[in-house]
Amino acid sequence: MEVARPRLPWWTLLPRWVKLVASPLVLVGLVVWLVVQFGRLAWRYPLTLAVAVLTGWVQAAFGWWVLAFTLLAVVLVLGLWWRLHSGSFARTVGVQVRTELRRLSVYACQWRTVMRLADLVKRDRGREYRPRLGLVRSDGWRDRVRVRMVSGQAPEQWEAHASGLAHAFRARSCRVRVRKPGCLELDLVHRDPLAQPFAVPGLPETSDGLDLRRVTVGRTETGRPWRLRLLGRHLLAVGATGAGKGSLLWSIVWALAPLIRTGRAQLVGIDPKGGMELGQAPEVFHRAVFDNGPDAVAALEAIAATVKERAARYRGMLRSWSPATGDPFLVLVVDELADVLAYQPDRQLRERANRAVQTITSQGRAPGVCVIGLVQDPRKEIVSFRHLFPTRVAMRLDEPAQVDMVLGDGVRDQGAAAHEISEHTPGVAWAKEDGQREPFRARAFHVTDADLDTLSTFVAGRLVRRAQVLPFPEANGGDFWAGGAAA
Ligand SMILES: Nc1ncnc2c1ncn2[C@@H]1O[C@H](COP(=O)(O)OP(=O)(O)OP(=O)(O)O)[C@@H](O)[C@H]1O
Repeated sequence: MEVARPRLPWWTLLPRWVKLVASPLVLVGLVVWLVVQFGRLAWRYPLTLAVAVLTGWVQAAFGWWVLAFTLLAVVLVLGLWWRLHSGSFARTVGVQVRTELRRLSVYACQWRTVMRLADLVKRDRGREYRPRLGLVRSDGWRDRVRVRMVSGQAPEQWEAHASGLAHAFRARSCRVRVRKPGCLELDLVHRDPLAQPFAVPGLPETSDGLDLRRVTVGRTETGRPWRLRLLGRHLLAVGATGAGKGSLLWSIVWALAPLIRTGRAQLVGIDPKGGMELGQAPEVFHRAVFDNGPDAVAALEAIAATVKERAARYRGMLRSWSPATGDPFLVLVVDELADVLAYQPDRQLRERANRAVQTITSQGRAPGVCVIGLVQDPRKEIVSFRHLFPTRVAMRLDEPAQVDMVLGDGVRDQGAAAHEISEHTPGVAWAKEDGQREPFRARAFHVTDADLDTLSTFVAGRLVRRAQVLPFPEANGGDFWAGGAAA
């Protein structure tokens, strides 16, 4: 016969006179609450609210006909704007309309259910604490959703649920970023803005405006230029075969071309694969070695000696290299670093190469020497001094563990899924610079064989034509390979 006793709110038990005295205060509080709620609504849906208020006002003040003509005029003006300046239209009206629509129809509608089903709410003494949905911004290819976490929650919990959240909101992936203590930003990605290759820009005639701290090598997924810092940095790019490491390398060389032509930058290249990569434009190199033998080691030792010589010369006068020193900016490019540092069968050569590369990477930044190392296998046994490369680029990788090896622990949890880069998008990479909190996704320019000829011609000052289109060979009576070998 036991029944639950109804629990009355505490204030109903107060004496009548207290309620009377408190009622004006409660009324003021209620009005303030309503104003705050309205302000929030206006902040989140400014366009919807402005259209609704204006429509109501025009109809009430001037009647239906005026309203119809006004709406027609507005639609016409917007249509004209869209046709004449689609870019500015998309950046202003398009983004705002999409943002408000998606906030209302996707996030506001499903937030409570998704949070509950994804186990991101907390319950305490019968009360439910739910993460708060903040500002939403829809960029077309992704939605950025701000979230205020429940007290006691950690970003790691959200990272663990990222895949579930992506599926719940019908996105391809979800990345979690910490904005400030207690606040996160979810990147719900709907399509890949890097799916199409980017052609290289035109070669600049002069080096005016070329800053070695901001060398443009491609485009990031937000549409901004992908800029690499070469001055005072070394770069390690890791990727499986066919990941597009070559395009990153040539994009860098392309950007440096005006400096190389005038001798203010010098490239030394080592390509242990017999020149398959660097041999495509040998004219751009001051010195190029196409194996990993004694010549390659001698080239490395020569640069290590230059590093020491420059350091001795600058000591006490300069803190670091600048064009005013008159020395060229030196770039050492090693395609397949592992062949030089780990796979060289001669122990003595291997040790000499390791010593030289360590000297260059540890001491070369201030004297104006930059190392660009390309490698397929990022394990410690292969490149034991990965930490000496402040800029690290992870192109398509085979395993998730390799992402941590290249970009550092925990960066994969922030969304840098280099192991998920598609085979159909070579040149796409996740990059991170030391001291930068967030990794970013970008795609290097696609440097074609014809572009490499243009580059060689530009640097050498004479026509170079290496790329040519060959007719597809005919199978000779079914014995295609035999025919090829005989030829
Ligand atoms: N940024 C890019 N955009 C479009 N296509 C690209 C891009 N980079 C490379 N490719 C294409 O992908 C293929 C492989 O590229 P690349 O040879 O540069 O890869 P890699 O990582 O250097 O491979 P490997 O380690 O075997 O030398 C090439 O056919 C190239 O045309």
